[in-house]
Amino acid sequence: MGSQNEHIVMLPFMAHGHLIPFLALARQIRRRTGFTVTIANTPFNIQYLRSTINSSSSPPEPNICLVELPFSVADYGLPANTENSENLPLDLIGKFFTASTGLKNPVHCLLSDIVAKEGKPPLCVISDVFFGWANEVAKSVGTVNLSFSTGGAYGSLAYISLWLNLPHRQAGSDKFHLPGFPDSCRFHITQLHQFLRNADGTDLWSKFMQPQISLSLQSFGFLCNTAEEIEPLALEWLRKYIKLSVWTIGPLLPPAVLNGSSISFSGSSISIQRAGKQPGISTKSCLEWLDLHSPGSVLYISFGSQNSISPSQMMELAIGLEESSKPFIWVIRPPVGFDRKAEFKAEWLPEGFEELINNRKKGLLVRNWAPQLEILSHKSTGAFLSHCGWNSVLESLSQGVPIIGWPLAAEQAYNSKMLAEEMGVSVELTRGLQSNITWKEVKKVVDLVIEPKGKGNDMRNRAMEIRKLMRASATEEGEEIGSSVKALDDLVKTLLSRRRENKPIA
Ligand SMILES: O=c1ccn([C@@H]2O[C@H](COP(=O)(O)OP(=O)(O)O[C@H]3O[C@H](CO)[C@@H](O)[C@H](O)[C@H]3O)[C@@H](O)[C@H]2O)c(=O)[nH]1
Repeated sequence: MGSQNEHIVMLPFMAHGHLIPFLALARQIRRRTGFTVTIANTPFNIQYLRSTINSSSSPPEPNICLVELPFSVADYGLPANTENSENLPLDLIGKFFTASTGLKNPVHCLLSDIVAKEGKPPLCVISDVFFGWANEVAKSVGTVNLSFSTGGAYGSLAYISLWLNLPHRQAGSDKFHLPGFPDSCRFHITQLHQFLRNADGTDLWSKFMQPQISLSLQSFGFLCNTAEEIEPLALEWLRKYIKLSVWTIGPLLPPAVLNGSSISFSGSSISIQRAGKQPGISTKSCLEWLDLHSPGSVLYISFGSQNSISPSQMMELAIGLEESSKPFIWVIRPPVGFDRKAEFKAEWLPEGFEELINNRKKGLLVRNWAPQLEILSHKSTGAFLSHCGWNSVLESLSQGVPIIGWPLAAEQAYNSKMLAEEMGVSVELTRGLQSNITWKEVKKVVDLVIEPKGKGNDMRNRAMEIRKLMRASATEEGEEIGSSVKALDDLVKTLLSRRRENKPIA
């Protein structure tokens, strides 16, 4: 479509949960338009993207340009090897977000170089919703910025509105109304991460979030990793609240995942690898273990790329899993309060736990990182105990796998609320790090959801319906082009006609 020599520059936030959908969008734009796409980021994250592209490109795909921006964590008082939020202790995350504004000047240099070399500015910049500063930089070289939320519509709206309004500060009770949502919808204080709960407009977090989100909302438009069909109401509320054109270009997942061809193991990885780290287990052994179990019987447990639970919660979860009759795969990390990169210690689990589950082929513990997409698309996987990070949500639903929610941070609690209340594909087990979850509750919910009848079955049927909608929205060929593919085509058309109407930059 359109002119082949256009260039789009993309600026993801430095976290796996953001880099992964940005890369998927870059691939989608390349496939659909043939434009040059550049992803710019700090050296560590660019290396990660490079290794991901190299390990998963089968068959090889057209190039995506990767540009390293100069960025030194030491300049911001951050320890070495902390260019990605994954490696940071909780108390440094706020500082890390603030440090990300240091990318503004290097991005300005990059865009100016492109203008000098190509004789025109890039068609647009697509920047993370946390990079509101990108608006001004894009304008300064004569192009527009689109703000990309890697979350869904409901979660993004809740997150944006909470930071901009801090409604819980004025609420007389633990329940409160959130601007942008219907009057009947109430949020609860326990759905707010401690950073947000403590925010009052003067703290480090508010000082970063409020201006960056406000600036993002002055962009040319807003991109959301969702589809019209799966979040129709939330999209209506989002559009009304942010008063920007919203293009729904999701679900951003590998085509093999959406067309079902990933179900059998082909030898090449469809899951994203983690920078500089070996996965905790080979994909092959994981899938062989799943082959031992009957269809829909296995629970998969993972808290995403950067979250973990507390030591006491980890114990209760382990006992609950052992007591439940269902087999499980658990991606296990040091609990909160311990070095994220520490070797796993047996004492974090009940005595003899690992041997017991190994002997009975009852469970598989995977250290740090698992081939999530392959696990979710295996027929034995029956439910996903998840922190409700949006990528995990989309990956699970794209395979018709219902969710047991345990939201921990960011917008995860709003995703969890929407999945349970609006979509009917999930039940929330607990939320946050403070909850006193008991093994009995774990066992009860796991058994309920994996069960092939009753509520578990209803959730599975709903998840299968969502899977169908997601797949339809992403259909790229044939008569019925999906809504998300149409949205991307429409975005490109809009940008090209804006370019034609404007005088070229002298
Ligand atoms: O063992 C693992 C763990 C994770 N993943 C992948 O890593 C990604 C994790 O993304 P997500 O589920 O969204 O979780 P986070 O990494 O926590 O994502 C951050 O970014 C998301 C998108 O903005 C937000 O929804 C979350 O709240 C925020 O924490 C997914 O693609 C997973 O498939 C693996 O492949 N193997």
